[in-house]
Amino acid sequence: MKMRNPPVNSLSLEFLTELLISLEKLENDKTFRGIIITSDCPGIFSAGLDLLEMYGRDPAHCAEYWKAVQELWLRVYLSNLVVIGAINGISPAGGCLLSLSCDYRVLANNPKYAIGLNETLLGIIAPFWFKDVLVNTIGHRAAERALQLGFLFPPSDALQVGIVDQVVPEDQVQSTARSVMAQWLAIPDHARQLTKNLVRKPTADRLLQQRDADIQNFVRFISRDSIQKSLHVYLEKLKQKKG
Ligand SMILES: CC/C=C\C/C=C\C/C=C\C=C\CC(=O)SCCNC(=O)CCNC(=O)[C@H](O)C(C)(C)COP(=O)(O)OP(=O)(O)OC[C@H]1O[C@@H](n2cnc3c(N)ncnc32)[C@H](O)[C@@H]1OP(=O)(O)O
Repeated sequence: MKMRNPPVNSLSLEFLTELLISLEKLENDKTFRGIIITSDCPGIFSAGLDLLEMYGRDPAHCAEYWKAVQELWLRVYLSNLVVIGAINGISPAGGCLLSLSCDYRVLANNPKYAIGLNETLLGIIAPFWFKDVLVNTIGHRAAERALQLGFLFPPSDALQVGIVDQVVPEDQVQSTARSVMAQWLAIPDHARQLTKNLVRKPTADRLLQQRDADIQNFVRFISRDSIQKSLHVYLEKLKQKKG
């Protein structure tokens, strides 16, 4: 699955909906046993959640958006398919969550391709289920530092901390992802799927048990004047970077 939402594969409501529909189709087609998620935007896996879906929007829109974010996460995280991330670009925040929700992550070795949950740098906080997935992946202490400081790990650090499973030369990302897929597909589906569910269900259940409350918390938080100001400042910084 090649993500194509130029210029930066931001996860807008429309794009999330497209991804959800595509994933659902693949899940329902029994001829598919695995997917490789990668990007069609040069140098960018995904810029994460679309800030324009959260900035200057009314509460109803923010609630609809957050529901779609939750939905995509649950679908990828709990997918019965083998999901491999072929991460061929930078992957901050929501882009990192998407990567972390894969069963295996292969990152291209380019110092620009940083990955991490950088929410604090935007003046916002990573929701508890983003945090849970990071803690599950790199452990409590590393996650505590990474989350507070908004670390974006370059490939060598990403491998060392375990946020990705493999770092390979850029031209080998897709072929490596395909070899990894072959290894995973050698396992009988039912055994692998039940095991995946056993490991991941408790984390997903934490959100499933409080989805509506999570949406309300998000809407309250994102609608605060101080948070809207932080988003404004961050968006202006992105604009000014262009010069
Ligand atoms: C109580 C608590 C309850 C709940 C929890 C509360 C809150 C949680 C809320 C939110 C969680 C959010 C998670 C996220 O994912 S936030 C998004 C984080 N993403 C980033 O920080 C990345 C920002 N982008 C960049 O750093 C760069 O754009 C880049 C490195 C990805 C690419 O750089 P380039 O130089 O190639 O391109 P640019 O010129 O910077 O960008 C082109 C174009 O795209 C716009 N853009 C970039 N990123 C985003 C984005 N994430 N959303 C929307 N738009 C984006 C950028 O502004 C440019 O637009 P213009 O061409 O200037 O119009």
